[in-house]
Amino acid sequence: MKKVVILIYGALAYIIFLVVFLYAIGFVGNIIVPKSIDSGTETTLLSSIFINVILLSVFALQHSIMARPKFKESFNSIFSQAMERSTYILLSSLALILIYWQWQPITTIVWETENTILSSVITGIFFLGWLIVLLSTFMINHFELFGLAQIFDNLKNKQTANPKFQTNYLYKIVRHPIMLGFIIAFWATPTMTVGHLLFALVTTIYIFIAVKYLEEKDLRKFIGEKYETYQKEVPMIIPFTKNKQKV
Ligand SMILES: C[S@@+](CC[C@H](N)C(=O)[O-])C[C@H]1O[C@@H](n2cnc3c(N)ncnc32)[C@H](O)[C@@H]1O
Repeated sequence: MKKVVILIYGALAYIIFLVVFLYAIGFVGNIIVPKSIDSGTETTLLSSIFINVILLSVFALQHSIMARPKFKESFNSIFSQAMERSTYILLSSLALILIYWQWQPITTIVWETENTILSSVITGIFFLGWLIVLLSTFMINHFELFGLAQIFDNLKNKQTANPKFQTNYLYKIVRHPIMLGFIIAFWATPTMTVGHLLFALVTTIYIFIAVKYLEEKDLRKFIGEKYETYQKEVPMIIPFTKNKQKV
């Protein structure tokens, strides 16, 4: 019975996450969704910046704290380990919903292209960024990353194996293609407003800090020398910034 409840919990968390993830494309790209990064009533500049930075910090804190091995250990000592990743994506989704809901638009334009071809190319790059994110999750293990493998293995009384250390496909070009995809999607816009720029800047700074000082620290600890070699040979986020050698 408990395993079925965990299965339903994980499946629901995954569905919510998928919807929230799709909404993110509309939110950042100002397409289809009712509330996007540049829509809504504008208030004063300072209070908008303050609220938006707080919203992004809530997401960053939730993400960073819950991804730490120590937090996972504590979680697993209280709840079923099979629920850990589902809980992570569920709370990430809630933090994102809070951003969508409370985001304060600042619509002063920083850059804008009136050339329709250039605008289409930039929009194409925006979608390419999201595609890179999605494809990269499959290159690690999409189903483990989003908790589905854990809830199904739990049903079969099996322990889910950690994803294999991936150095192929996009992971041959950069060590963090998912983050590269997000950065591309956040910056590639034909019309950049001050609000969108704030979003892109804060998230990019957060990504670099989280990857360098948190995620890679854990990866070096768990994978060891192989990860250190990988770090020497493959650039972190910006492609082609290292001399290419075989890993
Ligand atoms: C949301 S994913 C982001 C992965 C990576 N930072 C990226 O941008 O593509 C985070 C999980 O991926 C795992 N991970 C990071 N690099 C990996 C690799 N090269 N192979 C397998 N797992 C990896 C981390 O241990 C972490 O559990």
